[in-house]
Formats: sequence, structure tokens, C-alpha cells
Amino acid sequence: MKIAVVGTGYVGLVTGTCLAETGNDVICVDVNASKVEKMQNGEVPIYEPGLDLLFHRNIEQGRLHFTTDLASAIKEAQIIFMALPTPPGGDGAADLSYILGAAGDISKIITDYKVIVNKSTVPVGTADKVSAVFAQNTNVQVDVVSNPEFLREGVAVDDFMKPDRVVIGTKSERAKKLMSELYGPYVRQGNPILFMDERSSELTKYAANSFLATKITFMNEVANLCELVGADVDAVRRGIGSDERIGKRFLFPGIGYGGSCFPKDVQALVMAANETAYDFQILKSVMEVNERQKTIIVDKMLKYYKNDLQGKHFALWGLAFKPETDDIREAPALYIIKSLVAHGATVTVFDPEAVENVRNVIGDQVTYAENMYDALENADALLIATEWSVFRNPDFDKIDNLLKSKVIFDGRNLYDLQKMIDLGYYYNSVGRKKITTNGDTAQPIQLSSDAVEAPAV
Ligand SMILES: NC(=O)c1ccc[n+]([C@@H]2O[C@H](COP(=O)([O-])OP(=O)(O)OC[C@H]3O[C@@H](n4cnc5c(N)ncnc54)[C@H](O)[C@@H]3O)[C@@H](O)[C@H]2O)c1
Ligand SMILES: O=c1ccn([C@@H]2O[C@H](COP(=O)(O)OP(=O)(O)O[C@H]3O[C@H](CO)[C@@H](O)[C@H](O)[C@H]3O)[C@@H](O)[C@H]2O)c(=O)[nH]1
Repeated sequence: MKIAVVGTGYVGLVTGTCLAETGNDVICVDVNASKVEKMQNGEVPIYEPGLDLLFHRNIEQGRLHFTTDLASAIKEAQIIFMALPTPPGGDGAADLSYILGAAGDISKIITDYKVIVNKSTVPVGTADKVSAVFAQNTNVQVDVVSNPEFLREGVAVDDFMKPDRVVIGTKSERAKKLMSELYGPYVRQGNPILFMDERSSELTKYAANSFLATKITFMNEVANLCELVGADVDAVRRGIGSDERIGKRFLFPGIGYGGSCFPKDVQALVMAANETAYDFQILKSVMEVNERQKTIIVDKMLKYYKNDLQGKHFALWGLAFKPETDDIREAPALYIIKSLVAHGATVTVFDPEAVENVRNVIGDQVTYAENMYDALENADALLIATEWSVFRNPDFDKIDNLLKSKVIFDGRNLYDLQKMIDLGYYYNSVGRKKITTNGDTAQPIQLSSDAVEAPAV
């Protein structure tokens, strides 16, 4: 099939590449000319495992193309995907200007029937708004379909090629037929295409992300309670996760969820509910608790250093909002850095992929280490903010030689508590007993209601 993808961010690029992989003729269009030029020259603009291979294979085989010219991109396309940003507007509600703007541009160019697929995460009613834009500008018939994307960064290719489900919101039989044909190669038995109306499809995406964000936040609260009552969150996690109704996944406590989706989508759903005068209380709490969770690690450090971080120097491992990506959008590490710097500390950071993106955002507010061990030199403590595999089994003798003292604040629970006692570290993790260097259990922390506020980004 002939496909156009408008917007080559994370979703557009993965969508375009994976659709080419099953034999479609795909052309991706973006307004960012330098990005398009890079892709035309064979450069993948993001770090995403497995994407390079598919990207190069499909370019070489002539199925994947890039352009800045919308008109030529959509001319022959039977299906046009919109994979455009929907950032929070001033009030936190999703900003639809990219989607409606592109719909306006497309509507003025098309001369024959198209299926217009919205892949972006958008509030209920957006398909209707997009349809209205077309109706206003052209007599050409289109079907506007909602097809939210559920891929996770870091495993995006696998998520697209082998989705748990494909959600398609449309009432048009013609569009259903084309979309079934397109997604046929990706769906397997038990991992179906779920057809529904546009509004239900749009809400499914927000509900999925908000539910997952709530699940994580619930575990973060359980972890905080574990610290206060002397329980071990790993045991509790296993205890509840083995109940199939709860499930084992997305129960890992940490330093708050981040990324380009959960924070903005939870907020957008709260705002969309507000518009109908519905008070989505649970999600408001989720947002509040997540803000607090991002700085709890700094609260713990303040407690350890008796409220004085002035002149202290810390090593920070992990900047990306999760492993296997260079994406730093809403990364908790950035909040931690800003908070530490505001308290007068200095920080040396290391991340396997995200350093350049961080450098572009915060410049010389921190120093950048070439490798994970260089970051430790003369640091008072090590902090861990992202669970990259390379941090999971480090050389503790080397860490010991480089750090000024054997102190680790771990926001991702990477190490075994008993091992850290045996090695003589002060090791403070999430929802587990904090251990002093002589192996005693430290007093549980008091969670302050006025947790350190992250300075404005
Ligand atoms: N990133 C994810 O993991 C993910 C997963 C599922 C859904 N989503 C949703 O998908 C949408 C896109 O997210 P993203 O992370 O890919 O966005 P992004 O910000 O990474 O990329 C958007 C791209 O669109 C381009 N663009 C902007 N206006 C354009 C126009 N008029 N014509 C052509 N190109 C234009 C930009 O230059 C950019 O390259 C959002 O709604 C997001 O919530 C994202
Ligand atoms: O048990 C867990 C799982 C995740 N996280 C955090 O949650 C955030 C989001 O993680 P993840 O969901 O893996 O990453 P994303 O790539 O943002 O993917 C989410 O957001 C995408 C964009 O909408 C959706 O498509 C995906 O289905 C949805 O998982 C990250 O900060 C993680 O560290 C935890 O703290 N504990």
C-alpha cells in the first residue's frame, strides 16, 4: 500500500519504518528540514534499539523515503498517518494546533479519497474536529480514523511489529477494510485489531497511559510506606504481582514516572474531564504524588547530610527517563540535578546515550564524564537515576577507590541489600530498609509534606 506519514518524531519514524518493513511504500514528511536531510543521508535521528537495521534495509530496498514536501508526499498515498506533537497547552490540556494545522494543509491538497489516520495522542472529539476541517476545505471524501499508538521507547520496534493489540476507531467500512489489510501482518491470534468508534479509541489511549501511571504511583506510595514501617517493597511487589488480577509488570517503584507521555497524558485527561465538569480525583492525586516522588531522593540526601549539601559533589548515573533511549523529556534525573544545584552541590553525570541531549538543555550546570567510573572521582556519593544494564553489575572495588565515601543513593533498586551490607556501603534505595555501614537498619525516614521543590526548568 502507499502510505504517507506526517511527522517523523519517535512515533512517525517508527511507524513509517515498520510499515515499510512489511512491504508498503512509505514516504515520511517533516517540517524540520535538517532532520529530513539527515534521514535522507541515512542517519537515524533517535537512539532506538533495532530501528537502524530496519531503517537502512527499507531505504536500500526503496520502500522508505523522506521529504519536506507535503504535497508530493500525500499525492499518491491511500492512507495518511498524522504522527504530530500534542504537547500540553498553557492550561495543561492537549494542544491540537499541530494536528488541526496539518489537517488544514492536507485538506487543501488532496484530490481523491484518503484515509486520514491520527496516530497522535489526542482528546476525545479530535477525530470530529479533524473531519470538520476537511469538510470545511474540500469536497473530496475522507475517512478520519483514530489509531492510537501504544509503543514504548526502548522497545518501540518490537511493540510496533508485535503489538498487544491495535486499536482502530472508525465507523467507516471502507476505512476498516484498508486498515485491516494494513495491520494484517502485525496482529496475531490473541493480539487482535480492536475496532471501535472514534471517541472510545481516543479515550482508550489516555485511559491506558493514566492507568499505568496510576499503577506506578501506587507502588511508589507503597514503597514510601515500606520505608516508614520497615517492610521490603520487593517482597510486597512479588506478593501482590503474583495475583494475576494485578500482574507483575509496572510495579517497580522509583523516582517517579517521566517521559514524553505519562506526565502530559495524565494531565490532559484531567483537563479533558474538567471540561465536562468531571473531577478526575484519582489522577489529580497521581500527578501530585509523582511530583513529590521525583525529589524524595534529594530529601533523603538532605537528611543524610544534615540539611547541608553546600559544597558537596555528587556523581549521577543515568539521565534518560528510562533505559535504552536518549530521550530526556520529563526525566526525573533533571529534577534531581536542578534540586542538588539549588542546594549548592555540584554534580558530574554519566549516561550511555542521553548526554548530548542533556548538554543541549542544561549546558554547563553539571560536568560530563566520559564513562561511568570517571564520574565517581572525588564524589561524596553516587546517585542512580536510570536503570541502564551497564549499571547493574559494576566493579564495586573501583567505585570504592574513586568515591570519597562509600555512599550510594539508588533511585532504581539495582543492588542486593545484603551484598551492599557485606561490601560496607551506606546504601539508600527505594522502599527497602536503609542500611548503615555497620549493617544496622537505619531509622525510617520521615516524609516531609513540604518536599524539596524542583527549581523551574
Ligand atoms: N514518543 C512516544 O513514545 C509516543 C508513543 C505513543 C504515542 N505518542 C504520541 O504521538 C505523538 C507524537 O509523539 P512523538 O514523540 O513522536 O513527537 P515528537 O515531538 O518526537 O515528533 C513530532 C515531529 O513532528 C514534526 N512536525 C511538527 N509539525 C509538523 C507538520 N506540520 N508537518 C510535518 N511534521 C511536523 C516535528 O518536526 C517532529 O519531528 C504525540 O501525540 C505523542 O503523545 C508518543
Ligand atoms: O514499573 C515501572 C515502569 C515504568 N516506570 C517509569 O514510567 C515511565 C514510563 O515508562 P514506559 O511506560 O516504559 O515508557 P514510555 O516509552 O513513556 O511508554 C509509555 O508511554 C507511551 C506514550 O504514550 C505509550 O505508548 C506506552 O504504552 C507507555 O508505556 C518511566 O519514567 C519509567 O521509569 C516506573 O517507574 N516503574
